[in-house]
Amino acid sequence: MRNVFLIGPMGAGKSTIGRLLAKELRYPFKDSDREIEARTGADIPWIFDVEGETGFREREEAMIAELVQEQGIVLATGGGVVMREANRRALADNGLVVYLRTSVDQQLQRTSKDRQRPLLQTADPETVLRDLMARRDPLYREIAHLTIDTDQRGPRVVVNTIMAQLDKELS
Ligand SMILES: Nc1ncnc2c1ncn2[C@@H]1O[C@H](COP(=O)(O)OP(=O)(O)O)[C@@H](O)[C@H]1O
Ligand SMILES: O=C(O)C1=C[C@@H](OP(=O)(O)O)[C@@H](O)[C@H](O)C1
Ligand SMILES: [Mg+2]
Repeated sequence: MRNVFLIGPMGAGKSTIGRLLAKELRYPFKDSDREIEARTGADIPWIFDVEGETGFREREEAMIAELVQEQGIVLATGGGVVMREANRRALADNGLVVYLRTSVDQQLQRTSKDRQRPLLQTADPETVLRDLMARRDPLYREIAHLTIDTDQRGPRVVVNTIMAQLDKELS
């Protein structure tokens, strides 16, 4: 069974849609951030605080290398997973990669109340998100097998759109 890997920026809905999609497909759902937290015994803000972003990226790369060995899972990745080439290769070679696209305006709305994203705990999250998008969007596109725009679609509709495309891809 083929894996389905969700990529895209913070607030694109990878974690939310991944859970719903997994139910629909009857695949186990994994969220790489939650797996990293379980393995570390600490949450993402703590890891950034104590080990820095580089420490987090090391843990993330090790976790992705492990998770792509699974068969038939839905995996929600973290928004920065594409920054490392090893991760891009691991995802592209071991499953169907779905890029959930969204605008910076939507990202801001969807992430504003959540304190769990260390990169956005700044006075000017909009500038951070625009800068990350400029650097990461080409990398998301590079490995995506499917791209779905999530700005005008609620989570349920995004799932249905992915399911319709998956039927084509997996048949
Ligand atoms: N398509 C969507 N439309 C509206 N809100 C959404 C959509 N997808 C996710 N959300 C909301 O945005 C927030 C961030 O979603 P999340 O799944 O954590 O994103 P990610 O894992 O990509 O960072 C959550 O509150 C979620 O309910
Ligand atoms: O974009 C990023 O670099 C990050 C995104 C987060 O995941 P979500 O995309 O699920 O918010 C999480 O991995 C960490 O805070 C770093
Ligand atoms: Mg997430």
